Amino acid sequence: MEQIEQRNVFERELVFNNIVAEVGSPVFLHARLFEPNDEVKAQAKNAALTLGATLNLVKKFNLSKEEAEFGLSKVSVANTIIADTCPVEPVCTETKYRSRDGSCNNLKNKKWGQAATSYQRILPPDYSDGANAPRRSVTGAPLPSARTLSRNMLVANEEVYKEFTLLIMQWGQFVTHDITHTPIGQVTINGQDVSCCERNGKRHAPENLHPECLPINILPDDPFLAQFGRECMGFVRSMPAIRRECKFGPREQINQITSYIDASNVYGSTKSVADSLREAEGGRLKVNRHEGRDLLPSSRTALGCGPRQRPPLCFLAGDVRVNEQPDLVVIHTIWMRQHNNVAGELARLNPGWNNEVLYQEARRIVIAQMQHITYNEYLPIVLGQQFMVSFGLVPLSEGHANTYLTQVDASVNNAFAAAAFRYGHTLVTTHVQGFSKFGTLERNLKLSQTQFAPFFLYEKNSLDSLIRGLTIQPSQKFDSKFSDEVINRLFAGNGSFGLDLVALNIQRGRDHGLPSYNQWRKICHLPLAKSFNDLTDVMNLEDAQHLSTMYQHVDDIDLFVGGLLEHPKVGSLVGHTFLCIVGDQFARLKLGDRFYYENGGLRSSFSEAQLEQIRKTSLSRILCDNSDNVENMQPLAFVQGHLANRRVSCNDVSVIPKISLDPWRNEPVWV
Ligand code: HEM
Ligand SMILES: [Ca+2]
Repeated sequence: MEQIEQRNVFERELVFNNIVAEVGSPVFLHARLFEPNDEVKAQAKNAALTLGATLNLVKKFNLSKEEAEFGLSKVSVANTIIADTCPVEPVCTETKYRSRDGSCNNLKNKKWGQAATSYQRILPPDYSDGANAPRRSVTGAPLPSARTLSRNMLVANEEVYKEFTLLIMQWGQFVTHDITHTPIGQVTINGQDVSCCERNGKRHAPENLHPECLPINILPDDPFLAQFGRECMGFVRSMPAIRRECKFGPREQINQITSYIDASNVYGSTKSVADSLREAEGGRLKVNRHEGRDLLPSSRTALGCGPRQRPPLCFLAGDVRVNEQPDLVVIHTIWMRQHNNVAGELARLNPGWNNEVLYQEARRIVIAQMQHITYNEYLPIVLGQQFMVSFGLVPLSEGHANTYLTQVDASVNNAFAAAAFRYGHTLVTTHVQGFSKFGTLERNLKLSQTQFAPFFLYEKNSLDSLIRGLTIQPSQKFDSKFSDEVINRLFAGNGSFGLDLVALNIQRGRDHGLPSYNQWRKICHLPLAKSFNDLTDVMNLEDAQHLSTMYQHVDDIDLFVGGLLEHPKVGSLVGHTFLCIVGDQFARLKLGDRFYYENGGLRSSFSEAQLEQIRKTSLSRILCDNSDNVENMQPLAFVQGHLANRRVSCNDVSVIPKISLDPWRNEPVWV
């Protein structure tokens, strides 16, 4: 309590001296993307209290790192004077539809996968003090700066896939925004953004550094940022979470959206967001009808777009990150339209259904379609067919699957969110491209200039142009090369420099206490490397040697760095360790989801006839049907349109099948 009061006094001083993030700066935009919602803000205070108590115990009893990590996590907060900070269990009733916040999916462990709960962990966290402080070298020295690693190991360059379209990147980001969203800390007294560096890029004096800061050092030889006099890159820690079962122990982080693949990015993870996106009739989602086209509702207050009072305005969707870049807005728009099309068709088939039933039934179908695309089209490319088969992830071609396992916790793993699934950042391209219906390049926009500025989507033909871009433009390869736009200019807008996404990823791993790369090798059944040379089983000798010049010890390597340097496994996009972590997560998201679309034998299951229709879903059909007027598309949208995957007319339902909702006529309804 006393510590919290001290922090409040300190924060008042910071605010008084205007030591908060500058509005419109890259750090400000970053903070908009990872802003906590109200429920999380309330919880974070309690989490900070428990973490503070843990740190006090560590200090008072002089606990070792291991004692702090393993001993304290056996002690429950519920038996102490701060017991009332523990969250209450949700009350579950059996329904045909998923809850809004993911609770009650697992009927024994009602909070598994629920929004605003902590991530789960495969490996226990590794904090240098056992509970809160970022990892250090095993020699005791600080780890190398995340920016130095980024600029030395992972170079700015572009190499693209011959076979895959940019959609493979875009689907990854869209899925991310369905399953993980980690809020970062704020100035608790007034919700302003924490500033971790001075506005001129210098480091804060220690007395001005907010406790939630882990600023990234920029060295004087930095090949890009040094010319602007930057010594410091802003980095605010992820908010602490209330630990599972409300125990004392090391810092955990919060997932503020539902872990399940349940289109929470379309519908929202809280009742208030969901309600704000709904129309009062027809089961429909709200649209902004603009010159005859349905666009996402616009907002005067959409996060990151500033307090714009006049059009053009940014967009609203189930996930607040929607305006992060225009191709993401495109995918959100497509799925909002898909929901409304399904709701319209259901209303025609079942004229007696009310608003709520139409909405829930359309939502149920849309979620199934998104799951089908993810498991049928996306994951076979990312994980590879072999992994899909050996882990039972391939969708069946007929009948129900009975794969649900009550003991599988589908909650997102910390290492998946903070490192492994960020693999997608290497697929990001420098330009957002648009193509005309004749296949000629008509838009070529630098990514940083379009972030939080998707306004050209109000122009006629722009949506179609970007859809063609996503299915024509090649994706960058999974490798250690990143676009300059994300490494030097993230959220720069029209300014000359921005943040470094790779450095943020590395620092985030440390913030979350992720154990080092070598520990992940071990849990993923690679031999524990004793020297840097041992790493050559999965990476180039050159990269292994390079690592040895950057890190003092082979046990120091950050998971994000090691994982990115691995050769991709044959037949998949990513290397051994990321495949292990990402594959495990998608296995959980299937096996641990009671509402997974192929599950049979449950009152909430689809009928076989309905499943047969859902299995006809393809991303190309979804794009064709919900574009303004895209005429042609290849049947496999993640794959370039050549040879066996030639573009055909969107009207050609023999090549790009259309689903029929006839099996939903007279569908029994219960809520
Ligand atoms: C233009 C494209 C993208 C941009 C600008 C972008 C930007 C960002 C930023 C700024 C963060 C937070 C970094 C931090 O402070 O820790 C982040 C997190 C993340 N990104 Fe991306 N990203 C993009 C695409 C992708 C793709 C394609 C994937 C996956 C295939 C992906 C997966 C993730 C994941 C898993 C996180 C952690 C999310 C969380 O837990 O909150 N991102 N991204
Ligand atoms: Ca979700």
